Amino acid sequence: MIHVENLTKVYRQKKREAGIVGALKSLFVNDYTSKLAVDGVSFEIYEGEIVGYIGTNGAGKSSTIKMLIGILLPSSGLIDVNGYSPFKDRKKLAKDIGVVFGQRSQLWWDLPISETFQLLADIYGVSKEEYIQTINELVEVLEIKDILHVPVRTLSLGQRMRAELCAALIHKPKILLLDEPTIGLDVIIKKRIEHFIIHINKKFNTTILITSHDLNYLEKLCNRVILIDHGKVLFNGPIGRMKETFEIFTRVEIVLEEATSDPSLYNIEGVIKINIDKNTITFICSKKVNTIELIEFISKTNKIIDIKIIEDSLEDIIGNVYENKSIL
Ligand SMILES: Nc1ncnc2c1ncn2[C@@H]1O[C@H](COP(=O)(O)OP(=O)(O)OP(=O)(O)O)[C@@H](O)[C@H]1O
Repeated sequence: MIHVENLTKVYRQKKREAGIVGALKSLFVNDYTSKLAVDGVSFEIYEGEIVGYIGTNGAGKSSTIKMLIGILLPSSGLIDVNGYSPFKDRKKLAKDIGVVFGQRSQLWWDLPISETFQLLADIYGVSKEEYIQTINELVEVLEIKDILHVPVRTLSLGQRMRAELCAALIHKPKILLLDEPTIGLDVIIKKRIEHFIIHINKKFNTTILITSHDLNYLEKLCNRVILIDHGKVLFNGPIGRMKETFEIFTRVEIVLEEATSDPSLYNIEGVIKINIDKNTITFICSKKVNTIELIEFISKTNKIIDIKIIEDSLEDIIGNVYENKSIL
């Protein structure tokens, strides 16, 4: 459904010195800087898959999405989206693709969302019967009935994001591209959006590519993740395998009723680092450590009053990759 081969994007920007003199100078001097944002990326996405495109800030996710929908011209490489070359066939491809950018809106700010939906249906040439059927279902699953007649500018972020999803799906696209769709949303709305994405995928077999740096969120949603950093693919496969492949550490923070200086705490296999600060012990554990057994071991000789278990974030994982130089 989506085939990407050796895709690169180099941004060129005119060098500009600070101040008005700098701005004037730049009008006459053709001096450019180049930024390699996407660096030889190749991947395949099959029909009906939900794939996570993950990476930290500036990794090259949005640049890839923009090239997939044809609003950004690749510097080199090949893209095929449902048989189309996105930049060349942008208008034809628009019928097959729905897009949501978490940071940008495609809704008309001063119009009630129902009017935006109607306008989009007209643009895409959706028949009246089809529109009524699709909108009724989307409105119900997204729970946006109460806000249909409210202008977009008065909606909360969670309400707006659900409206954005509805707008992206009015023409029943085969492919849905979601660029950071849950940024800034609370846990409840994120959960609702998660259920919605799964529902759409199951019911219509929609192929979904979702960019994010929230690994935990994608874990339940995606069959597969593609991890990019500095524009290059570091991993392509199931999240479970990614966690086995990369060094992922867990931080276990245990608060005891009383301070301890028990020497046996320093000899637990798989504990990479330990820090004891009065009655708080922090363990940095490798995959070898069973955290339940670790907690049981501590509780044999101490009274535990609080426990926190935190797994490495995507930023930490990528940091570990570079530290261990185990780039695949
Ligand atoms: N129009 C542009 N001109 C010059 N550089 C750009 C432009 N757009 C993006 N970049 C640079 O290209 C790199 C990749 O940016 P991109 O937006 O694709 O990353 P991202 O993974 O989507 O990041 P984020 O999660 O922060 O949105 C970054 O270093 C960014 O500064």
